[in-house]
Amino acid sequence: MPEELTASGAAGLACAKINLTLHVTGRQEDGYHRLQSLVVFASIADRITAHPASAQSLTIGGPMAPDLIPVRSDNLVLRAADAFLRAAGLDVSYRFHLEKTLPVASGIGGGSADAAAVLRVLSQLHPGLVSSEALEELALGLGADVPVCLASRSAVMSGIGEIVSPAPALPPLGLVLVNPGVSVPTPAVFKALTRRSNPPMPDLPDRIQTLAQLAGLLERTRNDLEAPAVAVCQQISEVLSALAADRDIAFARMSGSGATCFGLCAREDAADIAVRLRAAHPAWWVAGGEIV
Ligand SMILES: C[C@](O)(CO)[C@H](O)COP(=O)(O)OP(=O)(O)OC[C@H]1O[C@@H](n2ccc(N)nc2=O)[C@H](O)[C@@H]1O
Ligand SMILES: Nc1ncnc2c1ncn2[C@@H]1O[C@H](COP(=O)(O)OP(=O)(O)OP(=O)(O)O)[C@@H](O)[C@H]1O
Repeated sequence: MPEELTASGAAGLACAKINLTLHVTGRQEDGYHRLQSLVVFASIADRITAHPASAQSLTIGGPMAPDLIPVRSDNLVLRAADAFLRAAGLDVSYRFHLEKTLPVASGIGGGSADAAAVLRVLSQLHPGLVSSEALEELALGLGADVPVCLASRSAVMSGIGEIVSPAPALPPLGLVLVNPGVSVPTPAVFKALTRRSNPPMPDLPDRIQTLAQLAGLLERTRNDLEAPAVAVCQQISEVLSALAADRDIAFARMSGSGATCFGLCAREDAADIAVRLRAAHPAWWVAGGEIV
């Protein structure tokens, strides 16, 4: 578990969510889209701590903190905490601190992962008060990506995000994440989607043995939000070209609604690839890590 109880509170990791595939197969009457997505989580993460306090509060530090300061009451950390404490019937407060590493509005679900981490941390501090079914419902109420982030393990996501099923067993994988430094709001990308009903994701095997096998399989899948995201943010094409040109990257694609793109590689190559990309593109956010 990524959570740990400390002497006076608890801490948890909020790992980046990567959509290895993202098929948009239809649109519901409420405007939300039906999706099929193979989702994995990266070692690249935000970190949240919670300590009992006389009033609820949130402080934010870390490299991406300026994008979320001044802290607003609708920050997903506070919304998730309020939702959990209300469902648990608890009249207690916490002082939260968020160490923000993941770029905001960037397709790797940073806010969703933060919300899910708060739900996990509070569940661990107050076990048995909110059932796992109720927790999943709270998660969906906070955002379509929050249910998959609650498990924070490789999964196949479907419905509008509420159906989380087991993923194929995957080999050890390294990855680099690259964002051109432009935030891309998810609603704008769905709005720019021209075809709302696209072919489904092919059936996946129970086990994928090697990086090469995974890359071959991903070639037969898509991220249907890539073209509309490029229409909103041209720099995504440059990021994808840079990733595709690296000799040690087996497969590159955009995650979620962008603009962050990922390159899959051997675990031992991720750090060197990140150094190369950072040197060539100093203005980009580049992170190397592995799939957890
Ligand atoms: C694109 C993905 O990142 C793929 O993992 C997610 O589906 C988006 O998840 P999210 O950011 O948690 O999404 P929400 O905060 O629930 O919704 C943001 C906006 O995205 C659009 N949206 C989101 C999810 C979905 N299945 N259909 C949609 O059309 C809606 O316009 C919505 O207003
Ligand atoms: N703790 C938080 N971290 C990041 N964004 C937050 C947070 N709380 C609220 N937000 C808001 O949520 C919105 C989406 O942020 P997030 O970083 O989760 O986007 P994303 O990476 O595109 O997510 P997804 O991949 O789920 O679409 C932003 O507009 C941001 O202002």
